[in-house]
Amino acid sequence: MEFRLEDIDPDEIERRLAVVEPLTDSVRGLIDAVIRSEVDDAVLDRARARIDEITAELRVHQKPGGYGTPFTRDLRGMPWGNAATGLRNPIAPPLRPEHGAGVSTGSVHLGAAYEGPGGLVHGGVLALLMDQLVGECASTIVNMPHFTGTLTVRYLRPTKLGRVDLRAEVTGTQDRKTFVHVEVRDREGVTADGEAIMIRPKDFPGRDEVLAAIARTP
Ligand SMILES: CCCCC/C=C\C/C=C\C/C=C\C/C=C\CCCC(=O)SCCNC(=O)CCNC(=O)[C@H](O)C(C)(C)COP(=O)(O)OP(=O)(O)OC[C@H]1O[C@@H](n2cnc3c(N)ncnc32)[C@H](O)[C@@H]1OP(=O)(O)O
Repeated sequence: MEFRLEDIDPDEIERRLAVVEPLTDSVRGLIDAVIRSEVDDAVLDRARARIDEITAELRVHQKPGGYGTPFTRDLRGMPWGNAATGLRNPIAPPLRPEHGAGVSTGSVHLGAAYEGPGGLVHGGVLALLMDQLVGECASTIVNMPHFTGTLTVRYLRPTKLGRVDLRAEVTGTQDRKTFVHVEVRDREGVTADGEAIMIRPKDFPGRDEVLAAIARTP
């Protein structure tokens, strides 16, 4: 994990999101349409050609590697490429976690793009969402990013596609370790739970630079 300062104010964040969130939503719609479409092959071929054209247009100017997690001076993180929460990532459902005192929650709608067994959510997708939520839960209580050391998941019964709710709760801390319990529910109740050992790494590349830049803020 690397810290990078992106010196923008809340208005600029909102301006950027107002452009990219609708784009990301449109691509989510496209993904769903590609999976479920029953149109003729000729229509699919035409769609591919048009999509390739748009992709080429977007690739004219790109970041190298991933999107990363830039931070503003007030330590607002912008992990917009994140696989679970990324506001620019059409693969992310997206999960939008909310944080209370040692408790984090989030709800998502999981459609055809997240299917494992027919009509059911892929177990790896549930693990992804749990991993993200336990990560944010541990990180927000001490206001310092934590990595997942161990995440043990129990799949108790199949999870139906549709609305899924998650809840994570810190159960203890010990030095750099934070222990988190997490539960997943579909519309019929709890379908999976997990225990995570989250670890605050000793060091983060770039952290000192970000904190120094923040300290210089007038
Ligand atoms: C500028 C300031 C900004 C502030 C920002 C504030 C808030 C941010 C808020 C939220 C957003 C931030 C982050 C959350 C977002 C997303 C979460 C996604 C979650 C993930 O997707 S994250 C990717 C998957 N994750 C990895 O990629 C980890 C790879 N791995 C490593 O990076 C190392 O492996 C590490 C760091 C885990 C440990 O390294 P280390 O060197 O620190 O460990 P060390 O040996 O010192 O052990 C210390 C104690 O942890 C125990 N221990 C060690 N390893 C363990 C393990 N695996 N399981 C259980 N316990 C373990 C030892 O047994 C010992 O315990 P004891 O002290 O009791 O003996």
